Amino acid sequence: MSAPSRIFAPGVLEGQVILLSGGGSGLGRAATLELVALGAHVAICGRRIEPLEETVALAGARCSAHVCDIREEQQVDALVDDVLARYGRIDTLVNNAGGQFLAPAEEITPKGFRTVTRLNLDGTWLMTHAVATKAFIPAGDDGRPRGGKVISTTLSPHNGLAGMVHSSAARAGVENMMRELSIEWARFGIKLNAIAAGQFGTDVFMTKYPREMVAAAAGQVPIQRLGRPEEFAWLVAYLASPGGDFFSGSVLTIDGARDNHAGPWPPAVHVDDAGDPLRESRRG
Ligand SMILES: CCC/C=C/C(=O)SCCNC(=O)CCNC(=O)[C@H](O)C(C)(C)COP(=O)([O-])OP(=O)([O-])OC[C@H]1O[C@@H](n2cnc3c(N)ncnc32)[C@H](O)[C@@H]1OP(=O)([O-])[O-]
Ligand SMILES: NC(=O)C1=CN([C@@H]2O[C@H](COP(=O)(O)OP(=O)(O)OC[C@H]3O[C@@H](n4cnc5c(N)ncnc54)[C@H](OP(=O)(O)O)[C@@H]3O)[C@@H](O)[C@H]2O)C=CC1
Repeated sequence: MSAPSRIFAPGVLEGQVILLSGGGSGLGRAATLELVALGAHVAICGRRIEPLEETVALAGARCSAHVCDIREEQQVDALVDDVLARYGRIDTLVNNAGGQFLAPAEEITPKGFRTVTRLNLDGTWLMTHAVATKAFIPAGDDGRPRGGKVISTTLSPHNGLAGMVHSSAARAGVENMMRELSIEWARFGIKLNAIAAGQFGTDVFMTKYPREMVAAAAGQVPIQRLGRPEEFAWLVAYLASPGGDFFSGSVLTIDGARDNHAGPWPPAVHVDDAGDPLRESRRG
């Protein structure tokens, strides 16, 4: 059973059905545990069943595991049909599955570029389109579109992701997809937002990338630490809750200020002999 939330009232998501991709690890698992603790039913998907089942074991009976590769249209259709058959509705879609590899742009092959854009951009589109057309746009008991929420995770692409041109392009595409659809699908009561995440100390982040890069990561964040998975989970829960009802078309950056400046302030080239930030002397 999920531990009670440290932030939100228990039951704030009671009755909600949430579909979340990539729930078998890292940020997706943390979000699943928080959403279940708040009363939601959460269907999680990923390519491998084992990590999904581990999350279910931690979350309890209100969580279910579904194998699905979000890049495959037929698998995505079958997933959304399964979740609707099981729970009867979907209130919120969390697009969290994603990722990339680190490589100099000139070394990335067409296949490598397509692999990453297909996962992050096409996969997010397939999931969003399937949930919208099958669960959000069809009429409910009152004869009006049911509506719903879409929350899409990106790795903040706002200043360019050096060494990740494929992901940089795909994540910017996801953010603009959310903005665009927030206009077109407002008439169906669908609200869409993106969470632009900075760097979080998940198992995969700590182990997948070159050791030097990981070791330097916290030092590149102005507040001098990595994000904690529960901090991401709380933002997802807030957006899914009534507190998030007037957010649509927004990109919420959660990164300890890394988008604004890579490193502590002041940097070594910006200090005087005493180590204080440089300042301009007053004129006259
Ligand atoms: C860092 C900032 C903060 C943290 C952010 C995070 O997101 S943390 C969380 C991060 N979490 C994740 O990223 C989790 C999800 N990520 C993944 O599943 C993989 O990283 C994936 C996105 C590559 C997809 O995997 P897949 O099984 O679908 O694909 P595949 O393996 O079969 O490769 C297909 C093609 O891609 C190419 N290529 C691949 N690797 C390299 C490379 N190192 N070098 C060069 N090229 C590479 C190559 O062309 C290859 O074809 P080939 O040459 O073999 O014919
Ligand atoms: N950790 C960080 O610092 C940051 C992470 N992010 C992003 O947040 C998300 C979660 O990151 P994190 O938890 O660290 O990473 P993980 O690698 O732990 O999580 C990625 C999840 O997505 C699933 N997944 C990958 N490919 C597919 C696919 N084709 N279809 C379905 N599911 C898939 C994986 O499961 P499986 O392999 O079984 O399919 C896995 O559970 C990712 O999009 C990541 O890029 C963004 C900013 C920073």
